[in-house]
Amino acid sequence: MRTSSSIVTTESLSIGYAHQPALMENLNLEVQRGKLTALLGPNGIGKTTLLRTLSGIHAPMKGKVLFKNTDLAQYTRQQIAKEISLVLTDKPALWSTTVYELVSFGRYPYSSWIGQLSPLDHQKIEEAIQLTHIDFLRHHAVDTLSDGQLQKVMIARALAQDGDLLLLDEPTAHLDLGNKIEIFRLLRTLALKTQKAIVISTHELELAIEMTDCLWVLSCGADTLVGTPEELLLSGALSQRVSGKEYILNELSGKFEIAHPAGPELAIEGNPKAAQWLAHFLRKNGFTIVPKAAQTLHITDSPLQISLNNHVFDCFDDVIQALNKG
Ligand SMILES: Nc1ncnc2c1ncn2[C@@H]1O[C@H](COP(=O)(O)OP(=O)(O)OP(=O)(O)O)[C@@H](O)[C@H]1O
Repeated sequence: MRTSSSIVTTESLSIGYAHQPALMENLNLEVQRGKLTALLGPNGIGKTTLLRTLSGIHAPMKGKVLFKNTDLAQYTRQQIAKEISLVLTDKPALWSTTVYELVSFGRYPYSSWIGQLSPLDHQKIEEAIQLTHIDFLRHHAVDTLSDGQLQKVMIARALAQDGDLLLLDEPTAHLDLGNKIEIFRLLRTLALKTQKAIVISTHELELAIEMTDCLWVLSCGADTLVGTPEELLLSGALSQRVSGKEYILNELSGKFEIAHPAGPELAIEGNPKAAQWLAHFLRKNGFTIVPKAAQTLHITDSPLQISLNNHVFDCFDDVIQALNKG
């Protein structure tokens, strides 16, 4: 279905490489303005290939990518460079340049043949620097940046290009959690503020659930799952698709839980927070927690006291030792 805010649609798109079977077939996807879309799927499924195909630098095997209702194959390289920014995972080779210079490379599709920047180019570079909050870095050499700072600079360069579609391949790879959240938040705010469409590939499902507007979940041998994270969780489709033998996606919390093998059953009563973490600890140590069992532990949290069979313990390790002794 094509909506009024569509900027890209794919029609029966197959992606892949010559002389090899298609990686994904019959993709009918839509990218909307003002939204952050996350593209997920296991290693090697074809996320980067899909981003490259949507950017026009890699041709579809079959089907079409329509950009603003026109087949992308009909755009010239110059037109594509003004409309679509693709940020891949490679680090820039231009280490001796400053942040301002690197962001200014986003204006190449617009600059004169001698590479001279116009006042409008400088204005767009300035806007991109302000939007990504990297003003304080403008004179820094690129090789002095942290990975998180470099990612923001790469986003600024893509913004300076001023196209309507930004495609980013794993923009949070190698970042710590704080920086990951910052990049997700920045991209979502940028999509809303600028009404550009932003698509990122990522392995961070929990963050994508928290911070994106739309998910595309690619899987081998199954249709691509598409929708808002909340609706996909509500329907159960997301958990069914991404849960495995070793872990399940909790449909209520949107968080992964490790699936522990079943063990001797125990019940726990008492302070809910303390009971939850005692249950967590016991599951990790081979026990299964059920509402009613032959043995019940009672827990209070201040002071921490766990009663079991008329014995009282003040730490979790002692409980395990007692349980293991039988
Ligand atoms: N230029 C190429 N020529 C032929 N095959 C390629 C080429 N680039 C990638 N592939 C293959 O296509 C498949 C999909 O690669 P792609 O990088 O798109 O997957 P991905 O989902 O992005 O993986 P990851 O999550 O590991 O980054 C892989 O098997 C890869 O080896």
